[in-house]
Amino acid sequence: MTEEQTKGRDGSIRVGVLGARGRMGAEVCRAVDGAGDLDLVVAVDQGDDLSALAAAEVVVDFTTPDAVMDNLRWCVEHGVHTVVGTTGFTGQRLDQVRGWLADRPDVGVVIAPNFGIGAVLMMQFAARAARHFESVEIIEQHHPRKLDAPSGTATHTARLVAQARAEAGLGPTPDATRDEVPGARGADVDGVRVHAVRSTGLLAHQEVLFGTLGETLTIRHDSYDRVSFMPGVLLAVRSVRQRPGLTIGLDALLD
Ligand SMILES: NC(=O)C1=CN([C@@H]2O[C@H](COP(=O)(O)OP(=O)(O)OC[C@H]3O[C@@H](n4cnc5c(N)ncnc54)[C@H](O)[C@@H]3O)[C@@H](O)[C@H]2O)C=CC1
Ligand SMILES: O=C(O)C1=N[C@H](C(=O)O)C[C@H](O)C1
Repeated sequence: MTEEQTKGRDGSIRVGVLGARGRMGAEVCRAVDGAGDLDLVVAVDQGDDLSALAAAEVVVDFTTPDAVMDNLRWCVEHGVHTVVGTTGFTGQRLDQVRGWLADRPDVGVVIAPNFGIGAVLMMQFAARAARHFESVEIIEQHHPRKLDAPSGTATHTARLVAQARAEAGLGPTPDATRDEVPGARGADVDGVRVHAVRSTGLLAHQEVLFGTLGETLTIRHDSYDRVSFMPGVLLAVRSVRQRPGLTIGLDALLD
């Protein structure tokens, strides 16, 4: 494909959105529409034919953990760069994506559990703090229509914190409690307790609570509106064509 063919009619990047009728997908459609250098050429939701996505150079997926793998596989196999915000990416799923990309080394995929710039920094700060505290717990809070728990952000944070603790030689967090009711101590993600709160009035919030002798440190991030994710999504859309292979998280794009 020539440079001219990879651009939209007015020289902009041709963008497709998967999950376009959803809360995030609709917000992404508005953001792409409002960006002078991007051209929204196709909007697809459940039941629509994926082949329409061939019109796009970059597809953005905000669907569901059940749907995302089939969508992503289609995009990679058809040479479409993809930006994924949908959650549910286990290590096994990421390995599958790497396998598809091995057959299409020209394609870029960015998968980020959270596109909020503040949330990315919150995760970085948590990873940095982790080695200094013997205790750590994560409390994520979301709107009640969220399908998955714990959130992708909380799971990713727990993995980063667990990795930093392991590198620092820290053992398990101290905890003598016996669960009187199953689940009372939250979920265990790589040895880090994660608590998921769902309530009307919330959107997307997370606290990482660290503790050591005589002090605690709380790192908190709040998304009050889905527009908070849009600068990160647009950054990924503009960057993904120059990043063949798999990029996890926004960190590398912000550096
Ligand atoms: N990475 C990030 O910064 C963020 C990630 N998310 C994640 O994005 C995902 C979507 O969240 P919401 O927009 O709140 O959900 P939603 O339920 O409002 O939207 C999902 C949309 O996907 C559609 N869909 C389902 N299966 C499909 C398929 N096979 N093909 C095409 N479309 C399909 C649904 O009909 C719906 O319109 C969730 O996994 C959520 O956790 C949400 C906010 C920010
Ligand atoms: O479903 C949501 O709303 C969100 N999902 C992502 C997650 O699971 O971490 C990102 C953000 O928390 C909003």
